[in-house]
Amino acid sequence: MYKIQPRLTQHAKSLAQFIRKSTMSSLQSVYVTRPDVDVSGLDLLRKSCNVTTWSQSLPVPRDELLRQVQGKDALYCVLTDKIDAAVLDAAGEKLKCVSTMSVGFEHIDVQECKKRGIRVGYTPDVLTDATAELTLALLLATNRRLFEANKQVYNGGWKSWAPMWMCGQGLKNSRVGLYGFGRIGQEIASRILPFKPAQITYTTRTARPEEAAKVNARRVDFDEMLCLSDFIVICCALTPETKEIFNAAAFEKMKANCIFINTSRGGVVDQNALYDALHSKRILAAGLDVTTPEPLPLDSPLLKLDNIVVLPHIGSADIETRKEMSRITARNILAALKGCEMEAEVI
Ligand SMILES: O=C(O)[C@H](O)CO
Repeated sequence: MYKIQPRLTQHAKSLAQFIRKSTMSSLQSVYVTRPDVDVSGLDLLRKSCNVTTWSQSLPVPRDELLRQVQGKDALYCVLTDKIDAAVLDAAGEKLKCVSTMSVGFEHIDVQECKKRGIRVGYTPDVLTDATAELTLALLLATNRRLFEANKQVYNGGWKSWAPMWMCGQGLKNSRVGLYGFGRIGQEIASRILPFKPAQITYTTRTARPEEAAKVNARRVDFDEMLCLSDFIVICCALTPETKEIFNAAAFEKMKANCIFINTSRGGVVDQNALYDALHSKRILAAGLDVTTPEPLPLDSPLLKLDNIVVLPHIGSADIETRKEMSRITARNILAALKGCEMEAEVI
């Protein structure tokens, strides 16, 4: 018995070693395209996967992505990464999941993923409040000319209080048109309501009467929204149908006092047409959190205008929101690798 014991111990040791080795070799591998996604998400992945990340806080160069994705089981990406057939080819047959830390997924060729049985995760809902809040902040900064006024404090333009100086256009008694009435659109509407607009309208493919009743909103067609709104707020997804839907013809129909706010995607707007509409004072002002391209080049004519506020795509940039987006992206990957239901899957 005493002689056997050491042999058993030896056996147990090698068995443990074997298990450890085989577990390690079967660890699935994930490539993360940014090193600075919140660590709570990365830690979730590191518990059961081999995780490698791009090293810089800038988009991973295309050739590096194509190299790093090879042989990976999952890809954790963000909206600046174009995930197309070439990336999927480079990844090879092991790739089971692409998970984006964003609600928008137009940077991913979903059809191509589906064709190959690769599941696609995203992060809806979690960023709805943050994005609605930022939309209101941008709207108020634009209609009350906050940045223009703030500059005057520093450049000596503030000579005295003056009766009509730096006046903007209030939301009260105005007509607000929302283009898109999904989760974010509805939250924007509920935040606009306390400012006492005369009417909130929305333009969508789906009627959504119950959601509309909650914020006293009325569904109108695209033309009515364009022709009658004092504020137009874009909160739709970028799809082939919405691409550059706000073009010269659309701006031509808007009221001269119209304020145009976009926190969805730059691609829904023909930016040259927007420039012309602002420059010629065809419309009053615009507030953009999204542009084409991003970042907007410093020599963009838009940046020379006084009647525009441009933000650097910070709709969901609220600390807790971004942390939870990181965790959801990770949990989507873990679920897909286990073959379980994902928290949010593009289907
Ligand atoms: O699509 C998204 O998630 C936003 O644009 C950035 O968070």
